[in-house]
Amino acid sequence: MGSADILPALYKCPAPYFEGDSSSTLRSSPCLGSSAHTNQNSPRPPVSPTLKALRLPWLTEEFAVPAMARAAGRERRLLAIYTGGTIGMRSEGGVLVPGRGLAAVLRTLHMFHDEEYAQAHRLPEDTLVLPLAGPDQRILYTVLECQPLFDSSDMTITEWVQIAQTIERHYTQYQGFVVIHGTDTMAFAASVLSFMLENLQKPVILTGAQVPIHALWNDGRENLLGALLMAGQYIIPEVCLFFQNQLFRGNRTTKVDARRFAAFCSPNLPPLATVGADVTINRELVRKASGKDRLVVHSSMERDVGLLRLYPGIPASLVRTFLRPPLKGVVMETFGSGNGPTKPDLLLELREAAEQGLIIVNCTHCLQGAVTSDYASGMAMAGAGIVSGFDMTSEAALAKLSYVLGQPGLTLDDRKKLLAKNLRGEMTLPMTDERRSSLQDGMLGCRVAWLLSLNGSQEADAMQDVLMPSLALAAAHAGDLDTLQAFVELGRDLNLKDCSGQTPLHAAARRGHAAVVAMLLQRGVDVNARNEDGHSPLLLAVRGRHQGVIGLLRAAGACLSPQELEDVGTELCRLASRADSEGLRAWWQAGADLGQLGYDGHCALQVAEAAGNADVVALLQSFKDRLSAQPQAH
Ligand SMILES: NC(=O)C[C@H](N)C(=O)O
Repeated sequence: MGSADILPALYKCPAPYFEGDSSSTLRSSPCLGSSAHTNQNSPRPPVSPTLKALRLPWLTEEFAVPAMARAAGRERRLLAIYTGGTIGMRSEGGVLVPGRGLAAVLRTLHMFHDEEYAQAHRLPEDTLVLPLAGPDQRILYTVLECQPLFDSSDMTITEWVQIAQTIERHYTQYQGFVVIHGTDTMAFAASVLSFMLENLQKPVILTGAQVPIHALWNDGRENLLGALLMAGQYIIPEVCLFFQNQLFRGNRTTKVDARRFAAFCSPNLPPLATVGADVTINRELVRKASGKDRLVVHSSMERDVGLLRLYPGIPASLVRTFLRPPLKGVVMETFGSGNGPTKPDLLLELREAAEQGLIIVNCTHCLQGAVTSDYASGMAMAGAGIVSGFDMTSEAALAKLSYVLGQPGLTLDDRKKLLAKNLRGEMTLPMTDERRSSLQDGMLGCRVAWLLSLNGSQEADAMQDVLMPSLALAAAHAGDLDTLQAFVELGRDLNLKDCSGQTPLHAAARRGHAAVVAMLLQRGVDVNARNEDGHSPLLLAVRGRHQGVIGLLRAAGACLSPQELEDVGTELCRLASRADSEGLRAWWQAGADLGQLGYDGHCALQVAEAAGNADVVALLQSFKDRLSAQPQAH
């Protein structure tokens, strides 16, 4: 049983969600400022009247986008588009309904707004500002509240097109966008937006909550704050989804839990970033912005697309009915690695539909894995003119289908080719024989050998200096022991660093390549090297829960720095609340003090006890006992 099941008292939100009927007060207050925060002596600039003309029919007048805030210092400006969802809901007649006035609620929460700064810098009244997030950086944001607000179950392509167009309209004014959305269809929304927004150079991060932000114990605050911080502090040119401390590529996500705070997962791609005591960015996964192309918004999305889940014995007649016009494309959820019944009547229906121009995309209904051509049942379906969706989620496949079918002037063949391409990082294409053999021949090793063979000229030396660190890191990241060995044989120092201060040891530790870590340590690399974020290989191994690697690093004298241990108490409490024994064990193994207190003065053991996580309590207790029995051992 997980933490959400056994923590009703903590996780349930007390009713009513709002104190009093705040919605009506907020609605009548276009400037959002509550009297407590309004400084009568120093009136703040009003919302720019000229900008009210920019709003969509779907957006309320009082939340129309303001003029750019006028303030000193280094500032990042974000637009938060609030579409509804549980995060702002309130209880009405015993059920949750979308709630207005989210900006006004945020204004009252110190973590979301620094009124002193806003007044001192005379920010417009509809501009909120986060407390100082880093040295000398402020994140200013404006909440654009949609009208009406939706439970996301009612969201459709029409609303998502409006969101994309709103982003386009304000694209140059803001450095990033946060879309506050209900969780039920958030994975669909993120997928659709990823295809609609081409050449994105700025982050667009969707977030929401399982419990309203007004509740005492909720996930809305952490999620929204995380999304704002990620969008404000990092250049991530993708449509992402931020939930429970993880930043995912939006079109890789799916909602997997109706109640737990960890509601989303990205089954076939690791998170782009994970937020704990520090932020770990998986840089190699983040897509690169093209740099010169302008944002293109594809608003013409095909609505006549569908999703059909096969099940054992599904009648051919039912499939025929489903595939009838006006349907133009269907995502078919098949068994295992893309298999389906091979009944001739069923295959005939699929073949006929495909011949008549219906596009069928084959996606597995399994959470993880991809469609392959391993089975006869799979091949039979492919023979019926079906396009493989490889490891795409059904949400991404449906969105892609809608996008591809919405593109004007393409032939059926063009559309199928487009579907087979990886357009927005939504799928992992299988290795072609060509790619596979070049990798098997040690592509990386060949490059290194070639590079090292260039010698003599100044130019060659300069090129080696620039490329060597990246190649060594790539080899360590891939666990390519042979290539690293080649470096050693040629007398190269493996203590080199790339432009972000990463060493090969960082790369190998992060990926859990114990053999590479052992080899690097034998070569005497710096076990406590820090990258530019101040992170050591040990911290990266802890985050990845690579116990073998942690053991090797510790044996070689690695230890976590005070900076790395700064917020460890909070991180440990979080792990304890999620019953994450592996995570706790990794910190213990790395030498962290598991008795450290979290931000609210509790330690992990207390959190586990409150949560009733017996296994975690026993684990933490055993660590405590071991520590008191052998104080020197740890
Ligand atoms: N947690 C949520 O946001 C669920 C809600 N029904 C929605 O999707 O709007």
